[in-house]
Order: sequence, then C-alpha cells, then structure tokens
Amino acid sequence: MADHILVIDQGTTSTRAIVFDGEARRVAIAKREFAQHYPAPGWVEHDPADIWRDTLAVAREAMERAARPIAAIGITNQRETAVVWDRATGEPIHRAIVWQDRRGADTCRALKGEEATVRARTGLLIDPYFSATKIAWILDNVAGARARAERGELAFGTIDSFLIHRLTGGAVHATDVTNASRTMLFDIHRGEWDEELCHLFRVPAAMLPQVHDNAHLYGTTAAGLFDRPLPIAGVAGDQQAALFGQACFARGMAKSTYGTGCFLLLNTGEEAIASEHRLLTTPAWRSGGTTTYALEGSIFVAGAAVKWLRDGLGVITHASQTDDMATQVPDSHGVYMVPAFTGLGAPHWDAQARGAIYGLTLGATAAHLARAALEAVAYQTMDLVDAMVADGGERPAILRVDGGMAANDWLCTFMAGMIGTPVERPHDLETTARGAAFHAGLATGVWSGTDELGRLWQRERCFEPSMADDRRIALSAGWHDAVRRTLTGD
Ligand SMILES: Nc1ncnc2c1ncn2[C@@H]1O[C@H](COP(=O)(O)OP(=O)(O)O)[C@@H](O)[C@H]1O
Ligand SMILES: O=P(O)(O)OC[C@H](O)CO
Repeated sequence: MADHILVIDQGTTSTRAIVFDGEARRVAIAKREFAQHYPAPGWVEHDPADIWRDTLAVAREAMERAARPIAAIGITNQRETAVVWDRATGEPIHRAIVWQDRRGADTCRALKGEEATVRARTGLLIDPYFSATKIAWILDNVAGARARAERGELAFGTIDSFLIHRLTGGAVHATDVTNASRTMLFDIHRGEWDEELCHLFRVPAAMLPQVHDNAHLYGTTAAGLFDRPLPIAGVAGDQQAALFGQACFARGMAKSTYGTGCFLLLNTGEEAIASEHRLLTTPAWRSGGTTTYALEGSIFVAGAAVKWLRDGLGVITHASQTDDMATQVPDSHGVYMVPAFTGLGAPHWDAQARGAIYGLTLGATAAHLARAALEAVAYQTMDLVDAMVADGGERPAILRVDGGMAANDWLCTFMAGMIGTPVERPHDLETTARGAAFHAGLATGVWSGTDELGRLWQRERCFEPSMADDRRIALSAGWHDAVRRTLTGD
C-alpha cells in the first residue's frame, strides 16, 4: 500500500513541497521563493499565478525525487491571505491581498463598535490582518466585482481553497475549519459561516467555500496534473498545522513557530477560551465534527528583525551569526529592541507603533544589537505565555519550538530562562508540513490516530530554564518599560 504523503506548504515568501514516508520522515523536498508586491505603503500582494505555477513545479519535483507512490496530498498555507476568482474561468480578478496588508485599517477602525460581537463569534479582534476587509476591498475596487459577487459569479478563498480549486480542475470550492476561522466571517462555536458578519463586512455569502474537517477527502487532482489522480485528504492553516505536527494533542500543550513572525498556540481542548488579554481563540482542528480549540498569540516580527540586521543594517551576513554574537557579550548592555516594524501584534495590537531601540550608549556594539533582537523574541514569547495563563489557560509544562529561527541555541536557552519553562526542539523543524501530512494520513488510513502520531514525534534537544529570578525580573521590567514607550495608544 502507498504510504507516502505529499504536502504542499504555501507560505508567505516561499512555496514548498515535501514528501513524508510512513514513519513521517522527510524523504524529499522542493522549494521556490516568489515575488512580493508592495504597491503602496502597508500594502502587500501576491500574484496567484505565481503561487499556482510554483505549487505545480515543487509538487512534481518533490514527487520525482521521492520516486515513491503517493497515497494522498496534504495542503497547509499562509492564512488570511485572500483571493477572489471568477467561477466560470477560475481566473483571479485581482492579486491576492496578503495577511500582512493593512489597507483595511480604516474600515476596521469604523467598525470597532462591533468588536464584542465579532470577538464572541469568531474569537478574533477586528483587524485588517484577517480576510474580511481584504475581500470587501477587492469587491469595491475592481469594476463590477460587487454586483458579480452578489450574482454568485465570483468565489473567495484563502490560499488552500484557491489551490484545491485549481488542483481539482475547478471542481471543488472548499476550505477547512482553521482557514475559515481566520476570515472574521466564521462562527467558531457553531462551525458555520455567519450571515450577520457577512453583512457587517459586506461580503456576499454566495462567495464562500464549503467548510470541512481537516482530515477529509476534499477532492481528487485533475487528470494530467500528475502521473495519476491523487486524493487531497488533509488541509490546515500553517500555524494550526504546526500545533498538530508538534503532536500537541493534549490540552495544555503549546508550540511556538519562529519564522518571519512568531505564532504561539496553546491547546485548550474542547473549550474555546475567550481571551481578556487580546489573544485569539481559534479552532486548532476539527475531527468527526468535534472541534479542539487553541489560544493563539501572533507576533508579526521575529526572524524578520534578524533579517533586518542583515539586509537593513548590514551588521551580519547570515542570520545564524546572531547565535555566536549573543554568546560573545555578557548582556545586551542595557539595549532593548522593540521590533514593531509593522506595528505590534498580541497582546498589544497597536497597528501604528513602529520599531524602536532604547538604551544606546557609545559602548553598544553590533553584538549587543544582535542580542537585543533575539532577546526581544524571547520577551514577546514570555508576554504571550503570561497572557495565556492570565486568560485561564494552563501554563504549558513545556514549550515546543520550530521554524527557521528555532535553530538558534542561544535564543532557545534564553527563552527557557525568561518563561521559566523547558523549551523542546524536535528533530524535524518542518512541523507545519508534518501537521498537514498527519491530517492527510489520518484521512487515508496511513496512520491510525493521534497515539501513533505522538510516537512519531522526536525530540532533538531540551533547553532547561536556568536564569536567576532577580535577573529575569530586571530584564522583564526593562523590556516592559521599552514597550510602554513604544505604544501609541491607537
Ligand atoms: N540561526 C538563526 N538565528 C536567528 N534567526 C534565524 C536563524 N535562522 C533563520 N533565522 C530567521 O528566521 C527566518 C526564517 O525562518 P523560516 O521558518 O524559513 O521563515 P518563513 O517560513 O516565515 O519565511 C528568517 O527571518 C531568518 O532571519
Ligand atoms: O507563511 P508564514 O509561515 O509566515 O505564516 C503566516 C501566517 O499563517 C499568517 O497568519
């Protein structure tokens, strides 16, 4: 029996395809980076044609390298990013508006009075990060689009949905519960689209895809795309997929992914905890109609601050150098970096805040800046964990980390110290793709259930907390002072 799973991981800056074997080991990978478009300050767009072209290319390449029969396809993706296409031709009517895009800010500000309702139903805050205002913008700015959408001629989808549509030759318009939950149009308690929210955000319900469990037979790839038609059997937004891929199946387990940004998710079981600290409540997965929920803290800048040290300031040539630089100095010399380059996410949600560096003296060096950039990531993680605990979530006994930046040993050690919890790193840092593979493998009988999947998770290293309390308290106070000075109150 074929037991290999092909996962398409469509991220913000690259599209990857990874083949996993029946032991969830990676046997082949192919990757392509694609163009980012910034048509105006605060706007970010992707061309869906690029995404489709790269998806096909990397999927074919990875399958060829693996040279094994594929049992099923899993899809995981950057969330919230919105595509609107013509149902008749399958052609997008505008470029995709990316999750980082802030053009819906004015609309969101005008609707702030409705926040309590939106929060109660969707688990989200009113923010341009989510899809709803992006869809409305396309309908209002492409000639004739709104009328066509109302007549049912246009379809909306997040990237997973767009890819399912393309892969099935236009036969299927569907998404999964995790992607649906990031639109601001989905009631996470009833598990359905919400007509009133569609009305509020001016998105015709006729445009929306059907919503399914994560492990589900979404459709079969169209003839001619691959050697033979393949079932698409698992779909999840990338951060929820990472929680699943990190085998955080039990309530109280948490993972944090450090890529461009950082996303920390805590499994809260079948309870959808309403946050009082501006965290998001989000479905982690749905199986047999039963939803497991998570509390999510989203930080917009993590690895991006290190990238800025490299590309913006030129003080490093490779991201991994920050590990040695931070080790070289005994402390940050009083330097704090608040990486609010694109505003601050959870728990502050201050869209107008901008990055700041405090405490500079003539003694500050590039090593102190590098250390301050890494420390900021740990401080923000600490703030998220504290907010989750204050919301009634359990303090995670262990934090599992992944993503490119989790390769940084110094960061993992410092983070364990600041949050007072062991930080565990798995062998496979591609946990996002792994999570989608798990869903697809469950749907097709490659794996029997979460007990078996839990046994496939392998620890590479555990970083134990070893920081003295007085040091942690002093650093934390310095960080919070820096954040206070950065917030705009907007
Ligand atoms: N060893 C490292 N130390 C610090 N930062 C790193 C390291 N390796 C990668 N990064 C940062 O992590 C990010 C890359 O992680 P990745 O998971 O590939 O991101 P994404 O999928 O969001 O594009 C980059 O922003 C890079 O600056
Ligand atoms: O593409 P990534 O890995 O940066 O993830 C993006 C998130 O899904 C945005 O919510």
